[in-house]
Amino acid sequence: MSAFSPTPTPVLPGYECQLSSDAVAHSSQKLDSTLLDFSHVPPSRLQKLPSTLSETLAYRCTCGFQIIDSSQLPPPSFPPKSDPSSSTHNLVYCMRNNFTPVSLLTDRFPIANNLIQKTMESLIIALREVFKADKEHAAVGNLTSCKFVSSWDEREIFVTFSYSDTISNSSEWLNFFRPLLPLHNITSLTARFQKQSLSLGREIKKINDRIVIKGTEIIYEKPEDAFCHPNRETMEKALEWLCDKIGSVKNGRILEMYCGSGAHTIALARCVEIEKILCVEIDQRLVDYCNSNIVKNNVQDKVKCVKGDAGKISSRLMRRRMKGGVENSTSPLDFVERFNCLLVDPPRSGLDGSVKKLAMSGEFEDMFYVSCGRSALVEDLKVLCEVFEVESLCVTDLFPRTDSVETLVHLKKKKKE
Ligand SMILES: C[S@@+](CC[C@H](N)C(=O)[O-])C[C@H]1O[C@@H](n2cnc3c(N)ncnc32)[C@H](O)[C@@H]1O
Repeated sequence: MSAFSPTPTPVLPGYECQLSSDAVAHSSQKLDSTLLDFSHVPPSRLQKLPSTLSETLAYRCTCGFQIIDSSQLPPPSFPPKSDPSSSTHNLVYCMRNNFTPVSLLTDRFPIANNLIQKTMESLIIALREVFKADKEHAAVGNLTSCKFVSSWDEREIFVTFSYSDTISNSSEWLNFFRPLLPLHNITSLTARFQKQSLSLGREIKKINDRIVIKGTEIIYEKPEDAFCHPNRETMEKALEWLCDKIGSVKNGRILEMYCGSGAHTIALARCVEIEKILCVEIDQRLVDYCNSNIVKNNVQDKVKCVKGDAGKISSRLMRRRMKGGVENSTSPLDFVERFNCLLVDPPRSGLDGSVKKLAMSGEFEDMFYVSCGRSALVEDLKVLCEVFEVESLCVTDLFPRTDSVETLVHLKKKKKE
């Protein structure tokens, strides 16, 4: 246990639903409120998957905190007056709330997954000890914040500490942290300062991960510092929903836009009977990881990933279709002659205009839209529903205890009157 005794009620700065509130009701209510945006859809086509109580805790795979000397914090948040063991100077985890750092009042952020919680606690205890002895020690002098990223399966954890100034005594930093890696099972530990870094553990910041979807184990490699789904349970729910629905598409020839490192792509190729997937991603690093995941999961006969801007690729595809195809083409765009299904998981801002035009070109009988951007989805659907109708729509709790929702939509091309 920590030598420092926190108060019994941790705070969740910036979260709408605190630990003392009814998180299950909060989850259900926010999903109901999201469904109000789709009141034009027949209720039988709407579904909500609210979080259970356990799903509202210990779910986040990525977390960042400031690390602050408690004596620098504005009263009365810290140190708790009722806690006789707390000294004036103590390193504590904080998060910003309206630009003000707020102590978590705990060494284990209850929303972070269990591996992150355990690592947070071990490291802050070690840091406090050295801070007590020497505030200028390389490990704690100028230390401002830290970031934890864990794999979904909670077997690997990457920790990054940020410092506001150069670490001049790098051997002191390395000697302090080196024994902590094997002791606490930390995969990789990095210090960042002034555009430089020091690192221990795995050199390539690649997370090895796996999830089980419908009894099939899928393995993933992903970069530690790029977008990846932060909530394993919501991710699994979304993947199972997608696999069920896309499984109902006959001879699925799927064009997937915004594929990242292939979180959806690989699960679909492994778990669903489909013919082909061509997936598109703008970030070369994610394309490389996606290609590696395609090979690792042995789905290279069905899946190809290309680097490109979803909007530009959509325009190119439409031009090709107008020309009637390109003879003897080796372009990945001609990987399948015609697609019948479009899958998109765009950034919060929604779909590029050209992607919408392509979606509405008539090529796709089915379209699947994964959205974390509530208002962009509503706007995009207004346009898409000129050609499609909502076959089913499911809302899931992306970040329990916050207002974030992930919406999954299956659109079907309207039948000609
Ligand atoms: C919400 S993430 C979805 C990633 C992936 N489906 C997953 O679940 O891991 C959106 C992805 O779109 C990519 N992206 C953003 N703008 C893009 C564009 N114009 N063209 C293609 N990809 C883009 C981002 O790099 C990111 O990987």
